[in-house]
Amino acid sequence: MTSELITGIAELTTNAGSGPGDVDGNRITDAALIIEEGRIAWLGAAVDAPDADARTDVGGRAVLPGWVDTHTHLVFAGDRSAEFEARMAGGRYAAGGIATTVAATRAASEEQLVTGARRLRTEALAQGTTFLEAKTGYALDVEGEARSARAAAEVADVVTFLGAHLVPAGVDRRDYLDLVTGPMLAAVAPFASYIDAFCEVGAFDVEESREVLLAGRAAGLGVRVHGNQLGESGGVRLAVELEAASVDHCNHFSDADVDLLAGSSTVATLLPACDLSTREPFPPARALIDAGASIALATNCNPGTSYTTSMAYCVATAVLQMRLTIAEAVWAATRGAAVAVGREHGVDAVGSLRVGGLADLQVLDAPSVSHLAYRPGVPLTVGVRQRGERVTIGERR
Ligand SMILES: N=CN[C@@H](CCC(=O)O)C(=O)O
Ligand SMILES: [Zn+2]
Repeated sequence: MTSELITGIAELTTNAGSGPGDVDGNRITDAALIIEEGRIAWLGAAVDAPDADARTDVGGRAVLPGWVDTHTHLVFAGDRSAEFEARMAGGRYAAGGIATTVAATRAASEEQLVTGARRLRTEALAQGTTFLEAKTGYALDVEGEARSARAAAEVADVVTFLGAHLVPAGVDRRDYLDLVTGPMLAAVAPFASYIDAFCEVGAFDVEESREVLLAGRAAGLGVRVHGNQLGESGGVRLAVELEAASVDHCNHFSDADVDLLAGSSTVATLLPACDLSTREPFPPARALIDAGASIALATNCNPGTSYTTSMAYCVATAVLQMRLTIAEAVWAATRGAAVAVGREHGVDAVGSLRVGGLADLQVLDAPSVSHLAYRPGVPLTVGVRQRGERVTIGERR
């Protein structure tokens, strides 16, 4: 058993405290930590550090938990840059664009889907994302969704079944709902932990979404919802009613929706990169936090609305545009996100650094996490450890 002492940590963000405002519980300055067998064996003030078999000096940099990205659609084929270009010239995003990706995904082999998803997973990992969720939802037939779920399970830590993404062209709505809640669910469930539905005009209404989500729950899956992205779709209310783990997007909100979420166990997962790419209004993040709701930040990496794997970009945008504090944004992208996938506590908890916990962490080429928003767009993550294993060289560039 080899132990490694990491020294030279100017600021260690553990996010092991009681909330983003718990500075003393979340942060140690002039810190050190010891990794052993993929886990944190010790952490604390550098002056108190015990000896270890090996030593790595990160040279006065900040260390924080790896990002926890709880909303991606990594399994797809094709490109939607023309649609993006048209949108930037004044068009509006609509759910129907999904059909373009469905056609390309159906035409791809499973190997091609795995290769594409792995490329994005690798890209995300190199930028500090040590835990990632991925959804199906771009095949929309039984064999294709099962293929997508297998591909997602190859590259992601958690898989979500999103058969209810769009009713495919030429298929009767009722027939499709029967397929999603019957044979498609049966084929995908062995690879998935969650079910999701796109509850939106142009996709599925509240009744249809409820039917799909309840079928998933009966099959043993947790519930997630794409809600209130393009209008007040009722997705937030449905998510709270079903005690969903998370309702994602949340761009169009009433005050009642804020109160509902604040009084629930459902996490509001905000997707700032998607909001910029679709030019939807940002969610009322401050109002949600001030009302006591739990929030998470995620990339929503997909070819239609948010083609980025950068959690750092989401954190910077959440601070600069959505008025989160640095501590709130970093928390929402790590420990807050862990809540949204049921991984906040326990031996395999993610999103925080604690003795005995997983050594999933990143090193910034900066003395503090405030640089994530202070120096937006700069690739600050120079070192990543996943389960203690070195992903990139982070020490002294
Ligand atoms: N909104 C629904 N699904 C994806 C986008 C799908 C697409 O346009 O390809 C999203 O989360 O934004
Ligand atoms: Zn999505």
